[in-house]
Amino acid sequence: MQVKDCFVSAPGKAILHGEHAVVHGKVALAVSLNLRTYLRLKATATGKVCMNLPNIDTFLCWDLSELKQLVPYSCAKREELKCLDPELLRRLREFVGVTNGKLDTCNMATLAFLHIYLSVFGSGELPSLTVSVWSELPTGAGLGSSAAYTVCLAAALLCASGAIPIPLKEWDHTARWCQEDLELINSWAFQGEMIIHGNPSGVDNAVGTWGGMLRFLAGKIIPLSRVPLLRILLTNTKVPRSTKVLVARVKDRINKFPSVLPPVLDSVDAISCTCEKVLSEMTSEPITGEHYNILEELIDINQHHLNVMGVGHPALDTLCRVTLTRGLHSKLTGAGGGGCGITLLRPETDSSVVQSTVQDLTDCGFDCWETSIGGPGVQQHSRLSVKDEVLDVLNQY
Ligand SMILES: Nc1ncnc2c1ncn2[C@@H]1O[C@H](COP(=O)(O)OP(=O)(O)OP(=O)(O)O)[C@@H](O)[C@H]1O
Ligand SMILES: C[C@@](O)(CCO)CC(=O)[O-]
Ligand SMILES: [Mg+2]
Repeated sequence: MQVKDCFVSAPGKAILHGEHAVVHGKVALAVSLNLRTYLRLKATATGKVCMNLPNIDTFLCWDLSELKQLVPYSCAKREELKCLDPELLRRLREFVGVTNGKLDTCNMATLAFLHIYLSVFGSGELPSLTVSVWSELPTGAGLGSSAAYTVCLAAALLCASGAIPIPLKEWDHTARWCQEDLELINSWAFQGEMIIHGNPSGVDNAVGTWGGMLRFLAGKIIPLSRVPLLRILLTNTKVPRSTKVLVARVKDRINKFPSVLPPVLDSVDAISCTCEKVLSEMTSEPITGEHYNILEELIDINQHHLNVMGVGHPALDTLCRVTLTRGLHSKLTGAGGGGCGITLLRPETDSSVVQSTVQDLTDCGFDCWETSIGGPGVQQHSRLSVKDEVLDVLNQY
């Protein structure tokens, strides 16, 4: 079976409010970043499936004959994608050599890839292909790198299998899919996230799929079209952490203190709703300092709540303290435990203040950059529309 080559990309995300609480049915507000993960799928005639993941130093190839043995029964049809295939997952864990149920960076990425590949193609002939992925996002740092990865995998493999059409026309640089196809991409990406996160809420893959700013509640996704332009500073403390471990830690704490933690989650829910209201007011009336004062206080309160949930880290405390000395407010974003934080910049924040803050944070050993938000969701690219530096990496494979 010969598939068509394609390039796809999906954005990372920042959660403004609601991380962790969203796993327990509370509201989250999340926004896409203009930092993306790119995937190139190339048809080959080698009789192999190859996966090149230079961000995590993983380069693997399998013979189609080996892979075929993992799917002796017919699986996956378009409408049967609601949950992971536990039998396939068990075989895959054995195949990949996962011991004690412990998944490292490479195993998680491999399992997510093989699960989607074999589910999508398992009922027919397996195609020989090479998938290469390169991301502008730091891996495992709270900016939704896992979701951007699984959204790209889902889009490219569904396209290659013919389950969704190739949206790019000859004259296009980039193209997106229709709503129904995006929903299918999102549901497959969610399964990949289940492999990587254990118990994901689905907010990260929703942002990777649709882009923009979203309100997310119990699987329901509402795009927020009326939002002000926000200036955000992203800081990577570079402290490694795993979303899976942190999500499990919060669950344990809720189980241990069933009357103490739920009110904290309710308060985070109220913070997300209040933030959403303020953001909406900022688009319908003149923006005042008071709007920003409220946004800043909500950030401070939520950061305390996240510490209470057990997902803080001394490096994140340092981030908050250092930015506050410049009058700027920060919180962790994503799963916490290290990784990244966001700092809200006011429209009047002078570039010299931003520069000094960046310098202070760099002196702490952190990476720091001002970013624009609201990048498009998953899209297909013509070769011409992929940045040279990304092409240079992906063309090596
Ligand atoms: N560019 C990439 N190439 C290959 N695998 C990746 C890539 N980016 C992420 N992954 C996979 O996702 C895992 C990191 O996911 P994790 O959920 O812990 O962090 P995150 O998604 O960056 O943060 P958060 O979930 O808090 O937003 C990596 O260990 C790897 O398995
Ligand atoms: C920590 C968490 O809330 C966000 C990770 O970006 C996990 C999830 O929603 O799946
Ligand atoms: Mg993740």
